[in-house]
Amino acid sequence: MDRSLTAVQLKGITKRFPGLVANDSINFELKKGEIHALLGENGAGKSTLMNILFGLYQPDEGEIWINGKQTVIEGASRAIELGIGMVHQHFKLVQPFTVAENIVLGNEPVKGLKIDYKLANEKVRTISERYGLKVDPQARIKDITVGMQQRVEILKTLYRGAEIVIFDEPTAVLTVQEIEELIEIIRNLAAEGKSIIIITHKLKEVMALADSVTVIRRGKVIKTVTTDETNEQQLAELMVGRDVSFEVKKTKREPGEVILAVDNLKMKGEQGKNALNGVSLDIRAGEILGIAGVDGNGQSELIYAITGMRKVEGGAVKLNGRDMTNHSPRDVSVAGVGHIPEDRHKHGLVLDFSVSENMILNTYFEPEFGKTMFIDYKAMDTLSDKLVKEFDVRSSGIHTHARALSGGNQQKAIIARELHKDPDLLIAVQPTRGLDIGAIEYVHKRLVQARNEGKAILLVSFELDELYALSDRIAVMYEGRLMGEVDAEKRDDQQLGLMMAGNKATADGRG
Ligand SMILES: Nc1ncnc2c1ncn2[C@@H]1O[C@H](COP(=O)(O)OP(=O)(O)OP(=O)(O)O)[C@@H](O)[C@H]1O
Repeated sequence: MDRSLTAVQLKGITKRFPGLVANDSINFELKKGEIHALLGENGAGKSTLMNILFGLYQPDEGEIWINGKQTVIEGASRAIELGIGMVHQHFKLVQPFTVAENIVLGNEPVKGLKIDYKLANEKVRTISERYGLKVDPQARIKDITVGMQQRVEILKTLYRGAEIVIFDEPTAVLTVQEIEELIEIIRNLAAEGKSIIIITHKLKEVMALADSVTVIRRGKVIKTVTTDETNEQQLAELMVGRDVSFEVKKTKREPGEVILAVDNLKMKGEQGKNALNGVSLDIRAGEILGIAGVDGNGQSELIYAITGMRKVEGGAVKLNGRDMTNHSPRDVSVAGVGHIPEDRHKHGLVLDFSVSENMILNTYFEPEFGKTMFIDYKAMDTLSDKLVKEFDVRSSGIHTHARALSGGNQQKAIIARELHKDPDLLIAVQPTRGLDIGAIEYVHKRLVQARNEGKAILLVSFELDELYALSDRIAVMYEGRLMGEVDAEKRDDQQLGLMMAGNKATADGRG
């Protein structure tokens, strides 16, 4: 393939939203067959730029050139006609439909007046073999893993003839194994001549996968470099505009009283299987217990049980010695539990409320905000102003709807609110998912600070680096059980991996 050809050229793209310039005269070039990473802090304007390229937003100024021709992309269907495909962060698949049905949706092969499903299955099989994207065309979306669903999204773009494929944070939802497979798939696509843009916050992935990188900061292009001539540290600095430390400073300390005591928790899951099969654990004041495990092994249910979001069939949850089993989420919150949830849209924020209103979602009834029947909006705004500054939540203002914040800034808003509550127990589920490295550094620092101030912290994460950096102890969950613990100070990925695959801790471990 001829890398000197240009697939996409964006010239002077500017996009304004009320109160802010999301893209400020951006120049960007994607060569044919190239893998180009788009890097930038939360809210830097990456998704906005890609939404412009995919026809979802119209730029206020600037030109779009595709394959050497100036073009106006009025909508997604025009983008698809031009050979542009986008794999979104939140998939857009029809759950009860099969893989093949989803892929051909809107473009079904027909025989007479009927859809030719046999041909559809064959076509899907041909494309999936060509790019090493293994899927079962007959399987239903609701029955397959997130990684598989993503493959379906990729196949869908290829089926529609995409030559330019945009990936928006594709690895944020994947397990370690799935990430490796995706990297391979993207490499295959590029080798076949497809041109790829990938938005990601993970510098390791950028270095492993991309040919070049464009760094955006506050809506402006800072620099475009090739991965040969840069490294992770430099990329971090270009992104954030200052030195970033990847190391978390944490000193050993003796934990205090037991804050959370969970005993023999049992909870039914879907399809009659037990999601929790008798989980017991303690967390003391001043310690971080990390939970490792492949997604779907009962981590979510454990959190639902502790926070009262779902009832347990057996066992007990005690907080500071007080029984809180099957209490309501509000009771649990008032009793001193902060929660940074796994799904920020479903459980973390009310997207149609303002940033300010979201800051008091679980404290609006406290005297501070509601001395009378009415909420004291002034007190609410004063607090929000303070938290937004402290946690660097970037938006066009505290009265903006939470929906209009970039993913990372939504996450920072939740973390600000939950830490401000000053809880005895803080539950943090994937607290840095979707955050840029500057923000990760900050959140890690705040979690360790909270631990040092004597809070008990339950951390669920799929990032091994994060678990090792923050936890005092790491417990491994598999099929609704704890397989044992490993010492966070003695990093042993192999031991951890074995336990995550269902093996009990060995004599070295403490299980
Ligand atoms: N529809 C909208 N209305 C108002 N403001 C918006 C809208 N969409 C995005 N913004 C703002 O534009 C800025 C850029 O957002 P964008 O989503 O492009 O950032 P990003 O670089 O993709 O961030 P992240 O890494 O957090 O996903 C943000 O400040 C965001 O709040």
